[in-house]
Amino acid sequence: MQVYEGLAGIPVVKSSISYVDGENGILEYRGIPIQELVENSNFLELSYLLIFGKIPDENELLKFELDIKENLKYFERILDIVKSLPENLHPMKILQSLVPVFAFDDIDTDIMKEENKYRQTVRIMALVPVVIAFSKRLKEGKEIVFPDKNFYYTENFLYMLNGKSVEKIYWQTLDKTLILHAEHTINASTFTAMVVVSTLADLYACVSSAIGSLSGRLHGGANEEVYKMLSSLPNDEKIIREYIENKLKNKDKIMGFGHRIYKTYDPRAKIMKYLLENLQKEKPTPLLKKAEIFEKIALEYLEEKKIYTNIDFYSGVLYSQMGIPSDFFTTIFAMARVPGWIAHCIEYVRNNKLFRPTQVYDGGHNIHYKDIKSL
Ligand SMILES: CC(=O)SCCNC(=O)CCNC(=O)[C@H](O)C(C)(C)COP(=O)(O)OP(=O)(O)OC[C@H]1O[C@@H](n2cnc3c(N)ncnc32)[C@H](O)[C@@H]1OP(=O)(O)O
Ligand SMILES: O=C([O-])CC(=O)C(=O)O
Repeated sequence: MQVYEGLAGIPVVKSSISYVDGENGILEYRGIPIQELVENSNFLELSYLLIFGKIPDENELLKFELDIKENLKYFERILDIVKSLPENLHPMKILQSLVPVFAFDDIDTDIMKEENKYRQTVRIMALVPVVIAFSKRLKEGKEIVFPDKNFYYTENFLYMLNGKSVEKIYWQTLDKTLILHAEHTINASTFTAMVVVSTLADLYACVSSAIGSLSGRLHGGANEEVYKMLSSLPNDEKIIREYIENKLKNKDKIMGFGHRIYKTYDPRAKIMKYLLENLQKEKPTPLLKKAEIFEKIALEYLEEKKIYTNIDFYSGVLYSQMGIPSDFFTTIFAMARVPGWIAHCIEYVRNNKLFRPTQVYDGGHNIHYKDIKSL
């Protein structure tokens, strides 16, 4: 019997949420090209589109935003729990631990009820940014800044994170990066969420599990690794080339390159770089120059194997430009992917079938038990 390693190329679901053409570098959410969405939409509208399958009208969008804001009232409970966690816990672990707690006094979390899906959705969307911001402020020993309902979603997040309101270009750029990260068909973390929902667990359990899956360095965790790698290297072409050659000689993966689906340049990496260059006009950083040198050399070796730059390569450089510490990069990816995870869970559970693949057993049989004392 054949084994499909990593389920590569195996369709497990029919979905109308997003479409990727990996040969031609095309990505669409609900049929709309990613470039158009980044240019014209915003993260909340986009989240609605992913989850409910249509662009909201003004009233629908307003209600969605207000329902999210309403859930900010739980911030004090979040703060107490974040404070009780070990100080040096990685921010992804804090986030993963906190999401199931968002259920608070939700007695009925039955995922088959429409009202529960909605309540869980708006609560998770409201509280994920709060956990990230509070964790960062506590880690830095800085005063906690409470959410302000007068701000738009991403603006409020950067306000809580930085302790002061930020210029429009920063929160708008962040908002666009959230759109870029929001959804990507059946990637590892989305599949994780779908496996969990297929047991009819609630969205808190699904999103928490997905965060664990995203944290790995082959997936969302790559953005932090890219930053560490670039920071550890000098701005010297010869040394960067040696580093890349050594990695390839040792059969190590170069972080921020390669993708299961894209066999061409990730269209999101192009937009991410464009956003970064745009931000550079305000505040230049030598890290971008180094990243460009690194990318050029890495592609000299990788391109012939159809391995290209992925979304995680430039995202960390951009987030560091916004003053976000590298151990928080993947939490921002998680915050962005929440609507994608939820959209897939809601879509899947509609025609639910428990995920339960099989295996090819290659162990022994009739091996008799030996008491430990007889060994
Ligand atoms: C949001 C995201 O999750 S995007 C991905 C983020 N992850 C990273 O950037 C980590 C680095 N990249 C990788 O590890 C891989 O490209 C993955 C895991 C993303 C996808 O990989 P897969 O589709 O499973 O391919 P696999 O790992 O089997 O690699 C196939 C071949 O390409 C090589 N390869 C793939 N990616 C890389 C890389 N980044 N650096 C060097 N070689 C690579 C492998 O060594 C392998 O070579 P071989 O056939 O000679 O043994
Ligand atoms: O699709 C994948 O395999 C990885 C992913 O989540 C992305 O690229 O956004």
